Amino acid sequence: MKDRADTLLENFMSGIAHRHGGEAEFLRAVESIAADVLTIEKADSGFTAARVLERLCQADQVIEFRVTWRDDRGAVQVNRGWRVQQSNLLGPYKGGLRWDPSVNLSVLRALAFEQVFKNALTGLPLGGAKGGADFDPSGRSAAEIERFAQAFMAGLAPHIGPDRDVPAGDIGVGAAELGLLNRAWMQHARVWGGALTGKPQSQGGSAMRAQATGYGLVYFTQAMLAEEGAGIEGKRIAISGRGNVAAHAARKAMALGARVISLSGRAGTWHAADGFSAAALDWLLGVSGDAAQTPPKDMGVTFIDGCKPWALEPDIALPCATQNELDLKDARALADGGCRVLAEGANMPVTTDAKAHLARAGVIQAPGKAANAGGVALSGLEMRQNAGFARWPADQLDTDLREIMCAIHDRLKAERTSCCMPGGGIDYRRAASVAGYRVLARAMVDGGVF
Ligand SMILES: NC(=O)C1=CN([C@@H]2O[C@H](COP(=O)(O)OP(=O)(O)OC[C@H]3O[C@@H](n4cnc5c(N)ncnc54)[C@H](O)[C@@H]3O)[C@@H](O)[C@H]2O)C=CC1
Ligand SMILES: O=C(O)CCC(=O)C(=O)O
Repeated sequence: MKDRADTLLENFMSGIAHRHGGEAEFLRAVESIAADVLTIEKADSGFTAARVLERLCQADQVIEFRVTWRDDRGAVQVNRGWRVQQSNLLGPYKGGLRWDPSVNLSVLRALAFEQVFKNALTGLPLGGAKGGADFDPSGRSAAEIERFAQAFMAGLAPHIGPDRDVPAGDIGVGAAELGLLNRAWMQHARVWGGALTGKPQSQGGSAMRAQATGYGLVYFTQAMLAEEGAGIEGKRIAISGRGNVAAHAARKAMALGARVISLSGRAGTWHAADGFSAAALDWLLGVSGDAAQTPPKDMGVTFIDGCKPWALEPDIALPCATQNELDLKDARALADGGCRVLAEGANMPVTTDAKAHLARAGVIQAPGKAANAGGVALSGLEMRQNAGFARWPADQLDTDLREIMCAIHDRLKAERTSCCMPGGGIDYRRAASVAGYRVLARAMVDGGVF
């Protein structure tokens, strides 16, 4: 028999599905948060009357634009660009730009919705957004990337600005692309300044933004381990991906004495049974193309074609590549291999059935909206520096980052009474949704009906 919470969720989701029929990724993202917070909403007559969650599900606005550019052969190329400005309840819209062939409106809506809750957890004045294009930067020349960035910004520039909407990077958009995009924005706006974070320091970018997501992920993982009376030193950590987040998570974990036993890409996994050395990590992060699949013999690294890292029996799993990368089969392998802690560097990397299996197996899991919030938090600190024409040193920013990640952990811990695992530990997934929701709901009620 269905209980009250199930009926509440079913009714709520049928309304959202009516508006967003074909958008499977978005519906999954909403359902996962709605399952955690609808009973909280129902228990508060002010939140119920304000229809908080339903309003948060509806983006403030969605901008869609054509991106037309010329490739190196002189042929005209056409892509689609979007910016989903989900909510500016707590501050200017804030969230990354993704350039990847998998990008579509449903994926961006899902990421923007998550971003609203994540940004609320940082304690900084940040609204939530996400954007991007269905453009594949791999194999494109530097000149093509530059032309694409300028064409993309021609569509986006009228909608962003330091107090309005401040994009940053994500998959396919790194420091180099952010430099091109921010300069292009300055040309459109006819000002010097920053409407994007993660930009080069020559344009007012902040130290530590590149490192922040990966470092923050490891700081959050340390806080989870401390809660269990454990430390990170000597732990075997499997990391997926080998982009910005994965690379900096690996460096920080190694600096703290952990053994990073894997990184991965679309083609397969690099496995270092005794842990990557600094030299092996430098090699892997510096090599490209087919050469990456044949590691030098003295590195202690093997490439496992077509495999993911989750069957390597790690103590800790840090998925840092992309959404839905870790499925039920992977969850079984992790749990059977003795993994105790999983923290999401990527956004929504674990499928619904995999999350449920890990929970049943007693694996403590931190969702991306808490564990990878260090990136957007450092972006918030970049915005503060820009507003005050200031430049803060890296060591100060690193200290601030660590404090913010510990404060997020504390906010989740404060929800422990109602967000508790069967074994007694903190249910970080539910706690993150609930803690973010409370901040957003109070702000919505404060603003009346708008
Ligand atoms: N860059 C940032 O500050 C933040 C990023 N994230 C999330 O972290 C994840 C990674 O982002 P970045 O490192 O910035 O992107 P990136 O573009 O620098 O790296 C992504 C990496 O994942 C690999 N990859 C993609 N699909 C894969 C798959 N199916 N299996 C294995 N590897 C795959 C790519 O080859 C690449 O190495 C994304 O989910 C992103 O939304 C979350 C918070 C902030
Ligand atoms: O720093 C930002 O604004 C982007 C961060 C982001 O896209 C994310 O947290 O997923």
